[in-house]
Amino acid sequence: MQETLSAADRAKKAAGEKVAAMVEPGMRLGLGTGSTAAWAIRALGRRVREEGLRVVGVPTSYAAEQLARAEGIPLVTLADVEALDLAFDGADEVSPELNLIKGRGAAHTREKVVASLARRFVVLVDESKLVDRLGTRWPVPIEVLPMAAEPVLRQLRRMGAEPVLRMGKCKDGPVVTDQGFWVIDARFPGGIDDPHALAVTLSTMPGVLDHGLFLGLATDVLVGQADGQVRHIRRP
Ligand SMILES: O=C[C@H](O)[C@H](O)[C@H](O)COP(=O)(O)O
Repeated sequence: MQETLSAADRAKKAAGEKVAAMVEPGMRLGLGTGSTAAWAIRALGRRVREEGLRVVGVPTSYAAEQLARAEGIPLVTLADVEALDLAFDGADEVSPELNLIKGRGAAHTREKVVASLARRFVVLVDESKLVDRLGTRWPVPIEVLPMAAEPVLRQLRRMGAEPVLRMGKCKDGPVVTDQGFWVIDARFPGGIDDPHALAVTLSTMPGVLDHGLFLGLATDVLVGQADGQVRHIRRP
């Protein structure tokens, strides 16, 4: 049956299929979260089932775990593997330096742990995610201990940010992460001047588990296009 996909989904699918084709036998993989990474997990699952490709994957969220399991991809934990050959994941913004904002699906904390252990971290996006300056389109997600939410919100406001506690779409009250934490989305009007300084400030706020700034982690960015082409940007 012919798939009818939107232009955005065709672009995401192209990037996902491209990274699945880059996977080699025996690789230990990080499996990302979100709608773009899901295309890669599905394409990888096809290779596992149809070609007998032998790989293992570490999922970055409950959702990625469920999808990978359904696709027949063998899963391991970080107790089983010391390092990963390749991790793939989506992103909300990608800067020209290949720095990222991630976490629209509230999975950024586990995603960062997995990406940091990978020899190659391949980011899958469509053109709409490329920005000149981080923070121009999306806020920075900050995963926070519930009892620390108010002090962190106040500190962010003092820094000139516009933070909001992320609320559930299908639930009254705050979004709860896979770790049982909450998420604050901090918008920085005009974008982020110094992402490295901001990352240090956010990481040292008491009660913050982790934030969605991924700096210096991406080695490759695959930019999918609606016509099925994929532009490959490598970290210099
Ligand atoms: O927490 C969610 C992740 O960081 C996603 O990888 C990111 O939000 C991109 O998601 P999508 O591919 O659905 O745009």
